[in-house]
Parts: sequence; C-alpha cells; structure tokens
Amino acid sequence: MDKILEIKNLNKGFDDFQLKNISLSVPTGTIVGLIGENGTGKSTIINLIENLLKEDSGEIYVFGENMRENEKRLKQKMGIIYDTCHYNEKFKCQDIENMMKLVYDNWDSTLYNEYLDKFNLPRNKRIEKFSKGMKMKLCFAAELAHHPRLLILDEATSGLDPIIRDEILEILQEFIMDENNGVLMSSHITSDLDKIADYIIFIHEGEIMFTKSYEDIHDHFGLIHCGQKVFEAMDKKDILAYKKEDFEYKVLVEDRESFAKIYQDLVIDKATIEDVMLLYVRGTRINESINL
Ligand SMILES: Nc1ncnc2c1ncn2[C@@H]1O[C@H](COP(=O)(O)OP(=O)(O)OP(=O)(O)O)[C@@H](O)[C@H]1O
Repeated sequence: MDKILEIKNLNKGFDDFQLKNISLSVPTGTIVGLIGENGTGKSTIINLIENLLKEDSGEIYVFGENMRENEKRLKQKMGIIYDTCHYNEKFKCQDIENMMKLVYDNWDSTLYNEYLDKFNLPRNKRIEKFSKGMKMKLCFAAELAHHPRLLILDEATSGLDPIIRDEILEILQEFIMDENNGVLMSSHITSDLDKIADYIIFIHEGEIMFTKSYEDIHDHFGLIHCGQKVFEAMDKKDILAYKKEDFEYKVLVEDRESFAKIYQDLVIDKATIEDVMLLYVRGTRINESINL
C-alpha cells in the first residue's frame, strides 16, 4: 500500500517540551487518528508537516516527495483544517472562492457550491455572522473544493455538535473512498475515531506510545470491571494496565480471547480507544514489556 504521508524520526524541542523521534505514516485510502492528552505534541506534529515550525531533525514525505524541497507543489494537493476558521471574518462565501481559486490550480467552483448547498451555508452573510459550526463547515467546503489528496485535521471536529460531527465524519469516509486519498486527524473525541479511523497513533509526552489498527484494538483489547479480590487474584502478567476507582478496578487486557480462557467467570467488554488511552495514561501500566 502506498504511503500518502510518511514521517521519519522527527524531533522538535521547545524550552519545556520535546517531540521525540516521531515516525508515522498515512497509507492511501485510510484515516489515521492521532490521540493523546492536551499538550502531548499532536499540533506540533501537524505544524511541522505544514512547515509552520522547523524540525530539529527528521524527514517528512508527502506522496513520496520531500515536503521541505517541494512544499509549494505538494501543498496544492493538501487540505488542512484547524479547530477554528482562519478566514477573514468580513468575507462572504464568494470572497473565499475568489481567494482560493487564485491559490489552488485545481479549484472546483461547482464542488464548492455543492458543499455550500449541502451545508446550508448562506451566500449573503459575512463569516462574522456564522456560528462556529457554520464556520467549520465553510472550512471543509473550501479545503475539499480544491481536490486535495491528503487532508489534515487538527481538532477540526471539536466544538461541533454531534449532528454536524456526524455529517463531517461521513464526508471524510466519502473522501477516502477514493483510494488515492488519505486523512490524518487529531481528535480528543475518541468516539469519532472509533467510528472512522483505520489506524490509531497514541502520543504521550511527545512520544509515540503505540500505533495500532482500529481493528486490532476493537477485535482484541478488553476491559474488565471487577472488585479488589478478583483483581488481586489475577496474574499480573496477563494484564496491560489497571486503574483503581472508588468501587471497582478497571483492567485493560491486550487479548480478550486468551484472557477469557484463563478467567472463565469474568465478563470482558470490548475496550474502546478511550478506555485504552485512559488506562494507559491515568492507570498503572503493569506490563511494559508488552509492545502496545
Ligand atoms: N511555538 C511553540 N513554542 C514553544 N512551545 C510550544 C510551541 N508550540 C507548542 N509548544 C509546546 O509544545 C507542547 C505540545 O503542544 P501541542 O500544541 O503540540 O500539544 P497538543 O497535543 O496538540 O495539545 P492539545 O490537545 O491541547 O491541542 C506544549 O507544551 C506546548 O506548550
């Protein structure tokens, strides 16, 4: 499978933060979700891809070409959407079009207008009169209308209501139906990633903790709720992490099936991405040797 984006050994240091040796890729036809707590380095990675920050070391390839050497050309095929809309607030939809068609060779006026209709965005209002959701939809319309192949979203769905988020997730799924396209999206809303991500990259304190296919998490990881006695009886080599809560223990296991064979009386739920993230970050990690 071709890689639409590939990052190799990326490092970037600030006074009090270090992004360490990040290597990741977005295969074509996939959505890759970047998850992690606040301040863990997700936006820094995206800003480095966009060349808004200069890396200390490492390489970034888009469509197999070096991003730093071919930025202007490669950006023609990239769309980026942040958590807020950066267009001039005095603009109307037509002004955005007038600006974008000067920037992008592949600007598609018909497609842009189709999105404006689909999203019910008024042509006669200035952006300053748009709601947050309308502004974000406008960003999606404008970024999709130049036919990007790589879409990068930095918390672009946060702050949107579930109905708009669902519409946007559908658009992303349509977008990757074209096997030439790919999406890298950072999101706090792990339930969105549960719905659409093919791969999950978990960043913690500037480092990649794991890269897993969504299927792998969904098909194998398990979550057990149990009392202290049951927890104490568990062989700790069988579990990944646990968290003691007021009235129960939450236990994360990497392989539900094998665990169920040993602990036949326990109910084992499927672990969501949020369960994995919470237990890994806020719980106690037992088995560091297991390579998540
Ligand atoms: N330009 C900068 N100068 C100095 N420090 C920075 C700069 N950009 C980011 N940082 C620091 O890098 C760290 C990671 O920030 P970053 O915005 O990448 O995190 P994030 O994972 O995207 O967080 P959030 O989910 O809150 O958006 C933070 O400690 C932040 O203060």
